[in-house]
Amino acid sequence: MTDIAVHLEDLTLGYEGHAALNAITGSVRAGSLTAVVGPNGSGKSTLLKGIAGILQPQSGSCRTAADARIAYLPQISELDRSFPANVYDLVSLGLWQDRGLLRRHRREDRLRIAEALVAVGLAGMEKKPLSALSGGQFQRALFARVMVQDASIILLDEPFNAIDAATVQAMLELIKRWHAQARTVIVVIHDPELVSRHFPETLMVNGTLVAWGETQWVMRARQAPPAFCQHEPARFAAGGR
Ligand SMILES: Nc1ncnc2c1ncn2[C@@H]1O[C@H](COP(=O)(O)OP(=O)(O)OP(=O)(O)O)[C@@H](O)[C@H]1O
Repeated sequence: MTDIAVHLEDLTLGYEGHAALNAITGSVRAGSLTAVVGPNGSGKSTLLKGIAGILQPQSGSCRTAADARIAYLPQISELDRSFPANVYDLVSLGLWQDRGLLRRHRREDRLRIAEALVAVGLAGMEKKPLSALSGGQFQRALFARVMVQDASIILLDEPFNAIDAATVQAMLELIKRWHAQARTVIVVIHDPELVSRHFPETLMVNGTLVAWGETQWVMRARQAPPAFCQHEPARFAAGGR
């Protein structure tokens, strides 16, 4: 698994006995930046939950390296912002794997949180309650939490939904920074233009795998008749994705 971050083997995921995503096989290269695309209800969020380990396979398997650290950011709409916490509290949750939830933070922890807040443009807003943040500010705080987690695999579910253009740009920069740091980043995203411009690899689903490969290839394959090859042929032949 050294050059593979996530391997899916005939993976089927779903809810209460119903499959939402069927029989997916393939690998995500370590250090790659992948967009997950598909229509509403096609199983994109389900796939991320499966990789995050929140949803157990109905059949098949999803494997990550034993020492992988996974950061998972659900859709913002799934999160409760009325929770009585401030920005600092939220970002510091990123430390729980290292420090537990109730430990006092050390100086280096406070520094890590402060650096993350600067990186997302929220320096000075530590004490602001979550309920007082705009959608964009809340998303920035969530990205800061991901930074603090220092994960090798980062899963983001529709991070650009309902946020302002400046925040989209700032979050894209962070994603590119994580990619440059050789982290594996997988992002559910709807906007095809953002996918084409910023994501080298794309995984397209619609209840099952539709196409998986270099983004330009997947975008062309999308136009092809339904019986096209699911994996980009050159890469597949060269030993998998
Ligand atoms: N908790 C759940 N319980 C039962 N069914 C669910 C649950 N979550 C999702 N589903 C169903 O699983 C299928 C895939 O949903 P999923 O949220 O993965 O799609 P998606 O591609 O992320 O959609 P969207 O783009 O609208 O967010 C849908 O039919 C959905 O109704």
